[in-house]
Amino acid sequence: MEKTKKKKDVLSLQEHQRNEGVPLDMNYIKGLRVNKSAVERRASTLGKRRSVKKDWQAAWLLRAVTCIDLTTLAGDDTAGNVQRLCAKAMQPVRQDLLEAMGMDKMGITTGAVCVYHNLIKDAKQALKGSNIPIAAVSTAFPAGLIPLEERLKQIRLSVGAGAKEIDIVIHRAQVLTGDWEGLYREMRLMRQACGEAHMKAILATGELSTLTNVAKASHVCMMAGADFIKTSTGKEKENATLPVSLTMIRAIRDYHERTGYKVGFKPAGGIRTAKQALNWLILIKEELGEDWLNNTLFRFGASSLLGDIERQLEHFVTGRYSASYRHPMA
Ligand SMILES: O=C[C@H](O)COP(=O)(O)O
Repeated sequence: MEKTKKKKDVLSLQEHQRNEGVPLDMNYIKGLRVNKSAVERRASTLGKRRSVKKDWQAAWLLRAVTCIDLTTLAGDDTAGNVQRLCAKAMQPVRQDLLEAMGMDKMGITTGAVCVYHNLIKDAKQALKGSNIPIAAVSTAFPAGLIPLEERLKQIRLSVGAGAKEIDIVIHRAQVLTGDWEGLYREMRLMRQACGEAHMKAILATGELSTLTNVAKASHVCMMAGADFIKTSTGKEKENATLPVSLTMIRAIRDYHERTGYKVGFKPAGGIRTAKQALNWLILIKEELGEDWLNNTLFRFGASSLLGDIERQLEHFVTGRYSASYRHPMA
């Protein structure tokens, strides 16, 4: 590997101005349409037209590692499995593999850990001494069906407990009934409740019915000041897909052209293999460009992706694959 250049690529974080939001532009929202078959056609070319080979692949996979929100969102989460998850976030790739790639001094960690509110304190304890932010799912994740005041209170509690990023869920009904003013109003209040913490708006795209709805919801959330837009909770029947991601990425691009603000993107749910991760990185590079290829503007929400990436890196270094149980997450 050409060490110097690759090292810079993996860890170059871009500073950018936080999205402050803009007034809701209903004419713009009403005029949005997505051509489903064109989007599906474009998405289907990914992974076929272009592939990333050998040491470039290893560099891209290391970059993917730095963009993972290492997640555990299970009903049986305990302090113990969150502690193990945090240990993995701090040392996501085996030391001997990093040494073999000349990357052992780069301080590679995941982008964040993502947990339920109740486990923030355990994550905070376990991550002491690292700069890894804690992302908390607040607002009655995953359905969000509690009164607004309660959701705002949850956000404030999570921020107070030490979460630097808050993954909120939108009310799908507001999208399905075209209540864009209602969605905008709630999102602005949630953004205020986040304060300095970054807000990631989960659209739960598998429940939004059409790509046009996905585009409209993306724009409304960005107009209201979302720092990131995120595809899914991981609990819907349909999670992150490439057509949905392409729709959201193009919304991010259009919003940037209209306002100058760069909003981040987080595909989440069902992303389990290194090959899938590469497809998403290619999509980002081709549609948004290098500025988005770092963890200030791109994250994978994933519970088991890291295990497969580490396995592929082991293959890159040793020429052998090990069993997936040798790369546990937590
Ligand atoms: O936000 C993250 C998702 O809940 C993770 O989903 P996953 O378990 O399918 O990777």
